[in-house]
Amino acid sequence: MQTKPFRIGTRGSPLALAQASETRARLMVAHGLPEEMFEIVVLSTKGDRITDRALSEIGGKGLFTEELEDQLLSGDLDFAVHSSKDMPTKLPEGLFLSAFLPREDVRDAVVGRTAPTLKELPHGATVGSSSLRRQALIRRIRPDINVITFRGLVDTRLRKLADGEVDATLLAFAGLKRLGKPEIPTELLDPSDFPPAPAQGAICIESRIGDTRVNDLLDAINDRDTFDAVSCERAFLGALDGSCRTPIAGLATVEGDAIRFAGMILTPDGSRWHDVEIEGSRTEAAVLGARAGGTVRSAAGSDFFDSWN
Ligand SMILES: NCc1[nH]cc(CCC(=O)O)c1CC(=O)O
Repeated sequence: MQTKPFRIGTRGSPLALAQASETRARLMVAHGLPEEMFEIVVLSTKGDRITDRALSEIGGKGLFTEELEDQLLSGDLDFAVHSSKDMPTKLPEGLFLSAFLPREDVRDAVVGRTAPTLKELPHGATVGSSSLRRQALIRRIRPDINVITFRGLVDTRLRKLADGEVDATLLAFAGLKRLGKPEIPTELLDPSDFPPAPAQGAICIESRIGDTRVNDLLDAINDRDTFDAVSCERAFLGALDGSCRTPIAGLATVEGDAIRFAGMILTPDGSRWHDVEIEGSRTEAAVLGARAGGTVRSAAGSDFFDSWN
């Protein structure tokens, strides 16, 4: 019987801490263990330290995970809790995504100051978002809107909004709910015309391949539906090799034994896009996602990607 606490790695942002606490709470219930059996270890990552530039400019994915992964590999941590959306499609050798918690609401939320909805914002309004996908999707619907890069913690963004720097901002509804702010959105965007990022709203746990003591512990809180849906979405992203400069959206939903996936790639100005819908058995979740990626890639042609890379 193990008596040393499990060491849970996380970033220190309020959202990351909420996600680590939720994971610990689920493990305590699933295994009837006391809180002292889980030590939450907070690490600062490059992504946390560099806040004045868009992530795609400073190297994109991996910026929020590197420090945590180094400590997983060295054995200083037993597992790490992440927003799946922030995870690179390729993980360091020896690590894997061992479990997913039940997914939160996948939708993007508008927080509007001068109007509640994207459609009602004044002509030429300014919207803050540093996500290439949100920027492109906003421009697709409202080419007149001026989208500006807007990074930082949720509270920082909401303060900038209140200060009048922008007319509106977009955030993941999942994050707002986890931070105890479900009342903040003025509009929730329908995934059929404003599709979320692959893996949005899903918390994942990363651990060492072959560490059966830890992986058996985590298996008890794994949500199969979320696991399959996010595997499909990440395979779509992987097939497009997410050069971080391409706006990519994708959402899979599981119904019984079936999985349905809808994905989209766009030009950053939102003037052109390609979408795909695919359905199949959930046992093939990753294969379907990769196939959907191949479909939009060939439909778009290489000049679609070359036009801004
Ligand atoms: N890149 C930041 C990030 N990573 C995960 C979330 C939200 C929570 C989630 O999607 O699980 C956010 C903030 C946002 O997009 O508003």
